Amino acid sequence: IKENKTFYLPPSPPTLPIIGNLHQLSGLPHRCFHHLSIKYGPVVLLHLGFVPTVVISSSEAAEEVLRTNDLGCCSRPKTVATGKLSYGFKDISFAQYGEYWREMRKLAVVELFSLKKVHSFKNIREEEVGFMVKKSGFRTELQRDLYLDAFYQHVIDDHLKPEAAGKKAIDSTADIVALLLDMMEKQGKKDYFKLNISNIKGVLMNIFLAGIDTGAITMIWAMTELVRNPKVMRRAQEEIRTTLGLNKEKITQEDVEKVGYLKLIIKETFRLHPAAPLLLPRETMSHVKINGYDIPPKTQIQLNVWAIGRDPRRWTDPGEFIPERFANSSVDFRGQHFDLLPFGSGRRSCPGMSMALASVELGLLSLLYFFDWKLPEGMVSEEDIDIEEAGNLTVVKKQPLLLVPVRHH
Ligand code: HEM
Repeated sequence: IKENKTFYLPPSPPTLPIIGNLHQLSGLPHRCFHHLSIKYGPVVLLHLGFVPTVVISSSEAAEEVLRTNDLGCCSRPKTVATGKLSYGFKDISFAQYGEYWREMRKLAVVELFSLKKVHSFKNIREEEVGFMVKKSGFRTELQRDLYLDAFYQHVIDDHLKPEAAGKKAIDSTADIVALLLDMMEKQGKKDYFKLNISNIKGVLMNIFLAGIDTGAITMIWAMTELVRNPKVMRRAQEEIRTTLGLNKEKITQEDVEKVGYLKLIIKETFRLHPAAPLLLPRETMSHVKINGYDIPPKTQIQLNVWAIGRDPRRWTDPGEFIPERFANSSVDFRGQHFDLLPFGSGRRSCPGMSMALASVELGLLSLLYFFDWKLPEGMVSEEDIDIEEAGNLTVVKKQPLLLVPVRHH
């Protein structure tokens, strides 16, 4: 009891029974969390339904989570989203099916509450849950997962065909599936970690979910900001074309290293538009202290790197797209500077960072080197290109970016 009295929890907005703080959250989660942090501070305790969640919104508090308490904060909550990311659904049996529904129900409840349509758990029927979670033409998430499972199997089968098997002797044309199959075949009986087909599907799913989308999102935001800021676009294209000449047929990694301004543009894009504005949710494994507050085990942690990237204490004109701000700055995005964390930091940071960076750099550089970009017909001003956001885990440009490429040379 004595200990409880000295337990110092983070500030918390008033809660309602059962739903906790869910009624205060409408709109995009990172923006709601940002508003709450302005009122309640950089470490806020919320109750999302029954889930205690701490929202972090300053670089100092982020450093305490990701560096000082890296181990204590490195678990991931067991949710449908993280389960899928780790290929957790691979062996859903009938016995587990009930559990799966319950998980989905929780997810749907959160969605329903945030839409303010339902005010009691009892009102939700299975069919409605199925309806709420469908977003992609599949009736239920399970249906979609089964489809994806078949898809990955198909990719693997393709690689196992005799005509593809010759590629197994790893040459430069072998792709990641061939590499993984090769690893599986070569492993010894005594190897500690045994790779199996399910693991390979898991890796493919990770790349699919975590990798493809995030890179594309980053490139779209970069192009959006470049078109909205013609001076930046002009400087970038001039530097690129002067440095590389006009005779290239293909952009290579060496070219990327020659054009410094492109790197600044990408940093500035990561600052204003991190693809995952709240990273992926963490869960505390032990009792930790953040900014002097006590955070108990099994608390979800949401790190608002979007808000940190726009913190006026740290950035001048935080809402403006100014790549030059990084010209004489040591601030980098690889997890050592807690003002800029598009890939997180510490032991749970993004393992795909190098691949992500290579694809974003090569993609953007190709777009800027080979083409000029015009507004579509009917659009008169760059300002007509809006920056409205949409999404939950990853945040995309709400309206598709429409531009007309004009071949430069
Ligand atoms: C611009 C592109 C990308 C961005 C912005 C990005 C960002 C992130 C972020 C913020 C996290 C969570 C980190 C944390 O909780 O601290 C993450 C995790 C992860 N990313 Fe990426 N990512 C990108 C590309 C990729 C690529 C290309 C791959 C795979 C090839 C990948 C694989 C993963 C995986 C597997 C995790 C989960 C790690 C874990 O839970 O331990 N990501 N990423």
